[in-house]
Amino acid sequence: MESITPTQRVLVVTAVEAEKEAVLRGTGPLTNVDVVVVGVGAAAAAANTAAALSKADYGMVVMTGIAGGFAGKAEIGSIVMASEVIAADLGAETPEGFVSLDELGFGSARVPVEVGLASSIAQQLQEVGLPVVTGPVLTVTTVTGSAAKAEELLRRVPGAVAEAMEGYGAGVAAQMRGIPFMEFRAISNTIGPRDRSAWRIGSALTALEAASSVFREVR
Ligand SMILES: O=C(O)c1cccc(C(=O)CC[C@H]2O[C@@H](n3cnc4c(=O)[nH]cnc43)[C@H](O)[C@@H]2O)c1
Repeated sequence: MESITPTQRVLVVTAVEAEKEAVLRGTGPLTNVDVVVVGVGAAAAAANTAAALSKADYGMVVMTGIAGGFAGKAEIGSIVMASEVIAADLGAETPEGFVSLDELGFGSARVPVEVGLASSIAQQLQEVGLPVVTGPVLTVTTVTGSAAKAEELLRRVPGAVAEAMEGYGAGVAAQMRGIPFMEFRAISNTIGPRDRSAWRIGSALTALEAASSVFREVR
């Protein structure tokens, strides 16, 4: 099984304090894991993850928190494990449609994840009874609020399972230091027509807490 060596510290980043608290309830006290709030949005996540990485010698960065799940792919209360993290709105609109940063030739809107460790952790979560879906997790600047936009995102990234707002930023900060990265999220809402009253943040934070117990196994 993939693992992190005992000398490696793990940096876990969340967007907001409530997510950090859920993670800490799940992990219990650990000496080799730091959980840091990096803010909402990819820019804050990138800057604050980079700052945290400058303070200690980390062997892994894990982005986590809540997310929107694509209908029929990731249900509320389930866990999504990123197979890849993609900044889905980083590019240019053209009369012919969206052109990604990669296609424009200005770098990459995709951050690879530590696939072996991600699949090993997904398997552990399934073994303790948590519903886990693995696939591309999108990073967006704007929370999707219509069925049309959700469909458009799925056309850009077929197979995407969820969207959130920070993964790409944290991932780029890790990548720039050559540190392995992964993202997992607990689903709080279904992506589509905006209905804030349908968000189940409490259920997602409970799932996030349960999933975070996996860090007890991180050695
Ligand atoms: O309701 C709003 O207007 C609103 C606008 C921006 C942010 C929020 C949040 O509650 C923070 C979202 C927070 O959680 C992640 N998240 C959860 N669900 C989604 C989603 O469907 N699409 C994008 N991000 C989502 C995100 O990573 C933020 O950190 C509310």
